[in-house]
Amino acid sequence: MKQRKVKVAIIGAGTAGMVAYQRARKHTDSVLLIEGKQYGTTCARVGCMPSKLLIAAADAAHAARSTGLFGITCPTVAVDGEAVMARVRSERDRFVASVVKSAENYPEQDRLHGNVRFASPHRLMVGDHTEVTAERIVIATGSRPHIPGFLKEAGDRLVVNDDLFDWHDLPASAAVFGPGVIGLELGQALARLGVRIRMFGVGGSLGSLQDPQLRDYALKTFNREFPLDPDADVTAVARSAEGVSISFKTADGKIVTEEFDCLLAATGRRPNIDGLDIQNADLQLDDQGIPVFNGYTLRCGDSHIFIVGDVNNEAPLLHEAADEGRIAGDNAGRYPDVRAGLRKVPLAVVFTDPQIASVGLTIQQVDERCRGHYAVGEVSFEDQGRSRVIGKNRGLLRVYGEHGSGLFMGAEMFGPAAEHIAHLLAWSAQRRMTVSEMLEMPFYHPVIEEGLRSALQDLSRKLSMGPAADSNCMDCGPGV
Ligand SMILES: Cc1cc2nc3c(=O)[nH]c(=O)nc-3n(C[C@H](O)[C@H](O)[C@H](O)COP(=O)(O)OP(=O)(O)OC[C@H]3O[C@@H](n4cnc5c(N)ncnc54)[C@H](O)[C@@H]3O)c2cc1C
Ligand SMILES: NC(=O)c1ccc[n+]([C@@H]2O[C@H](COP(=O)([O-])OP(=O)(O)OC[C@H]3O[C@@H](n4cnc5c(N)ncnc54)[C@H](O)[C@@H]3O)[C@@H](O)[C@H]2O)c1
Repeated sequence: MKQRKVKVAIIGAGTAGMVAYQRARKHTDSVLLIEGKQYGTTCARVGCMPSKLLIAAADAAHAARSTGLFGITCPTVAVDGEAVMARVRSERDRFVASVVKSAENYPEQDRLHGNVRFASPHRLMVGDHTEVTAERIVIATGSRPHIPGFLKEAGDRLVVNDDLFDWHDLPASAAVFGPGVIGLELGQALARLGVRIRMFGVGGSLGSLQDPQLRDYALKTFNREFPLDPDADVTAVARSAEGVSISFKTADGKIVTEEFDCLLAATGRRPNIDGLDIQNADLQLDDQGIPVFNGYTLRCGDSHIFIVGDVNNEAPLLHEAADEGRIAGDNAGRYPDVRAGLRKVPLAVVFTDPQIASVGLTIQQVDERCRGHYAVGEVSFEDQGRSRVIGKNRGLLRVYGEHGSGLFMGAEMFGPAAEHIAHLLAWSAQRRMTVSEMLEMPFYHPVIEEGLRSALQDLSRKLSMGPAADSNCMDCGPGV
C-alpha cells in the first residue's frame, strides 16, 4: 500500500471537484484530485450537454412539422434515428474530450485514480493501492440515477439517461417513469423524434414547477403531445417477449396493458455518499445520511471537510456545482481561514418546449417569507405580440412581489424564451430590485420581454404601486 500526504484531497473529478482543484491550487501546491471512474463529468457525458443535443434534434423536427402555420409545406419530415444519435454521440464526445483534456493537463503528481473511502477523518483509502493522509478534504462525488425496485422487472429493457446517449438508433416506443426535469426533457424530445411515449408519475408533481396554476397549464400542454399521468396507478411492469409490458389503471378505473420497446427510469437521483464510509469521517449526518454543512462556506460542521455539488443534495445544477467548488476550493486551500462565499439567487431552467423556469423564491417560500403579504402578477403568452408572430404563443409567467417594500421576490414561467427571461429576473432579484425599478428598464418592441413587462405592470398594480394596465397603450405597440 502506497502512502501519500497532502494538504488538500478532493474526491471526485466532476465539475465541482475540478473547480475546487483549480481554486485550492491557487493557495498551495499540495493538492490531490482523486477520481473513481473516468474523467469527463456527468454534465458532458450523460447530463446537460447530450440531453440538450437530443432536444436540439427534436426541436428541429418539431419546427419542420410546424411550418403549416406560416403557409409553408414541408412535404414529409423524416427522422433518421441513426443520424440523430450519431450527432448526439459525436458532439457529446467533443465536449467530453475537452473536459478530459483539461483534467489530464493537471500535473501528474496531483492526480490519482481509484474509488475513495474514509478510514478516519484525515485518512482516505484509494482503491486497494494507496492510503492518503490529507489535512483538508473536499467531497465532490456527485449523484446517480435512483431506480425504484419494481421498475427492475423491465430487465434488460430498463434504461437510464446514462444509457440513452449511447443509443445507435431510436426505439419505436418508450415508457417514461418520472415526469421530473429529466423525464420531461428526454420524454418530450423522444416524442418529437417520433418515439411513442407514455409518461407515468407519482404524487402529481411536474418538472420543477411549484406554482399550482403553472403546473396545471403545463400538464394540459404536455398532454396534447403525449399521454402523461403525474399520479399514475401502475399495477405491473414486466419484461415481455418483445419489450416491456406495463399495466395501469385508466381514469375510468379499467386496467390497461401497453407494450413498449423500453422503459426509461427518470425517477430522481441519489447523492454518491453511501459508498464513502462516511461514518468514519466523524461528521454529523442529516436524516438522509448527508453531512450537515454550511451553505455559504460548504464546510461540514467545524471540521476540515467540505462537501460540494450534487452530493450535498441542495441544488443539483451545474452552475451551483461550479460555485460551490470555487468556494470550497478556496476555503480548503487557505484553511483554517474559512470564508463565506457569494451564493447566487436560485435560477433553474428546464429545456422543454415551452421551457420551464424558476427564479428566486417559490410561491410557497414567498408566502412564508412575506407572511401572506405578497401579490402575484401574471401574463399569458397566448396573445403576446412577438410570441404570436413567431407561433410560440403558449404559456404563462407569474411574478411575485412583497407588499409595502415592492421588492421582487421570485417567479415561475412556462413559456417562450424562458431561459432568457429567467436571467433578467434572476439578475433583478440579485440586485434586490423593486418591481418599480424593474419597470424603469428599457423594453424593445416587438419582443417576448414585453410579456415580462405586462406581468410586472400587473404585479405593480396589485401591490398598489402603479396604475392599472392601459389596454390601448400605443407606446407599447400592439399585442404586448
Ligand atoms: C440528464 C441530465 C441533464 C442535466 N441537465 C442539466 C442542465 O441542463 N443544466 C444544469 O444546470 N444541470 C443539469 N444537470 C445536472 C448537472 O449535470 C449536475 O448538477 C452536475 O453535473 C453535478 O456535478 P458534480 O461535480 O457534483 O458531479 P459529477 O460531475 O457527477 O462528478 C462526480 C465525480 O465523482 C466521482 N466519484 C463518485 N464517487 C467516488 C468515490 N467514492 N471515489 C472517487 N470518485 C468518486 C464520479 O466518478 C464523478 O466523476 C443534468 C443532469 C442530468 C443527469
Ligand atoms: N435543465 C436542467 O437544469 C436539468 C435537466 C436535467 C436534470 N437536472 C437536475 O437533475 C436533477 C434530477 O432530475 P430528475 O428528473 O432525476 O429528478 P426530479 O426530482 O426532477 O424528478 C423525479 C420525478 O420522478 C418521480 N418519481 C419518483 N418515483 C417514481 C415512481 N416510482 N414512478 C413514477 N415517477 C416517480 C417524481 O415524482 C418526480 O416527478 C434535477 O433536480 C435537476 O437539478 C437539471
